[in-house]
Amino acid sequence: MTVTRGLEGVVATTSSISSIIDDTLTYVGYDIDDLAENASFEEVVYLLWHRELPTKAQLEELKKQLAENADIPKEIVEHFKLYPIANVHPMAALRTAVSLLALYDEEADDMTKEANYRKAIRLQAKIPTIVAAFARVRKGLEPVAPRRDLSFAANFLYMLTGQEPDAVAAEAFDKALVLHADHELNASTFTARVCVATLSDMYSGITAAIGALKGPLHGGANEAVMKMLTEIGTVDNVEPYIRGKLANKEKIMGFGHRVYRKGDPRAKHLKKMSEKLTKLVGEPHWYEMSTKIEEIVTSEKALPPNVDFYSASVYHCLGIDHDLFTPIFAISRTSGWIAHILEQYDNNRLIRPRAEYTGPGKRSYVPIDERG
Ligand SMILES: CC(=O)SCCNC(=O)CCNC(=O)[C@H](O)C(C)(C)COP(=O)(O)OP(=O)(O)OC[C@H]1O[C@@H](n2cnc3c(N)ncnc32)[C@H](O)[C@@H]1OP(=O)(O)O
Ligand SMILES: O=C([O-])CC(=O)C(=O)O
Repeated sequence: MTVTRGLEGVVATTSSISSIIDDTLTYVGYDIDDLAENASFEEVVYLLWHRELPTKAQLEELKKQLAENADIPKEIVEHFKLYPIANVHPMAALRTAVSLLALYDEEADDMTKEANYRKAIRLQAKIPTIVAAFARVRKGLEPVAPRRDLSFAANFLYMLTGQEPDAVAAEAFDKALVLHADHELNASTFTARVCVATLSDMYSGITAAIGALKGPLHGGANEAVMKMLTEIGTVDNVEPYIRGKLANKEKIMGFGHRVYRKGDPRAKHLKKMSEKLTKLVGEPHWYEMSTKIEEIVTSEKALPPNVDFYSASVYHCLGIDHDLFTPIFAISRTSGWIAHILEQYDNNRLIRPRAEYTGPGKRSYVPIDERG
């Protein structure tokens, strides 16, 4: 048996959703640079689910469906109040809430194409409402009901704060959502596909994916980056802090990637946004610290920043709590997870690799009284 640790380089499926070739990322053939500059998140959701950009009418219909399905059962909010919410990570709460959501969907186990599409809409629409409600309930605030007249991005910021965001914030957040929407067979998407390839339901697939995204080697890195920036504190402290970590063979969060070699094409967009927003909110040191870290890590380790590095300071400037950074990633990536789940259902085969056994050789059972 040949073991490929971490399945590096293993091609496990075909997919017509997104591709990474020579460090270029495309969604259904459209370069991420093009989409980041021009497309709204709702257009990207349509693109990922239908493999074509929407017409005006198709886009309006999708927006309407998302807006109409954004309310969540009151039991989800009541559930937040049953546990010590102040000590619970929002990704753990989101994972549980999405699982709970399935219990309020009569179509949860209906595997028809039509029901799966309706569930896709419900999940994409309700996940932001869950995240925003959790963020408010833990501060002793009432959830803010979703607004149907706002864009997907603006509505999330509105539900979080109770204030309609200004155009700069709404546009920046929308662009961040576009940049995080899909990424070929990353760990959480693979998890979703493994789960639903048993012909389990969409809620199970998304719940599993949220669990995989939570880890700091994947989506959890954006929160870890902000923790690092906060610990470093000043531009002068970057050099000793980063060199110390590298000398101890510790990883620098937000750097490196399993697939990209020259660099993550999403990072430059977030870097530009970080430069602009940190200046705008009068906290340019986050950007200055980040670029200094980038200089050192690229020169010492030849590791470029990934999508999680500059997104941290971007979200911080939008006034978002640091432990909500990964749930925000989940809000966007739900669109990609759903596209992959639907693609898996359309051409399914159980995903079941092998393991090379390395335990003891064959042994005989020893009765408990005779064991030393
Ligand atoms: C949305 C996303 O998921 S993007 C990724 C988010 N994750 C992070 O930012 C966490 C930090 N980065 C990492 O841990 C890794 O680069 C990963 C998990 C992204 C990719 O991991 P892999 O492809 O398995 O690479 P692996 O962890 O084996 O690293 C290869 C070598 O580069 C080093 N390396 C990789 N990333 C880093 C890093 N961020 N800082 C320092 N060294 C690193 C490793 O220590 C290892 O060195 P060695 O060969 O001397 O032992
Ligand atoms: O593709 C990966 O391994 C991780 C990543 O960048 C993503 O999920 O956006």
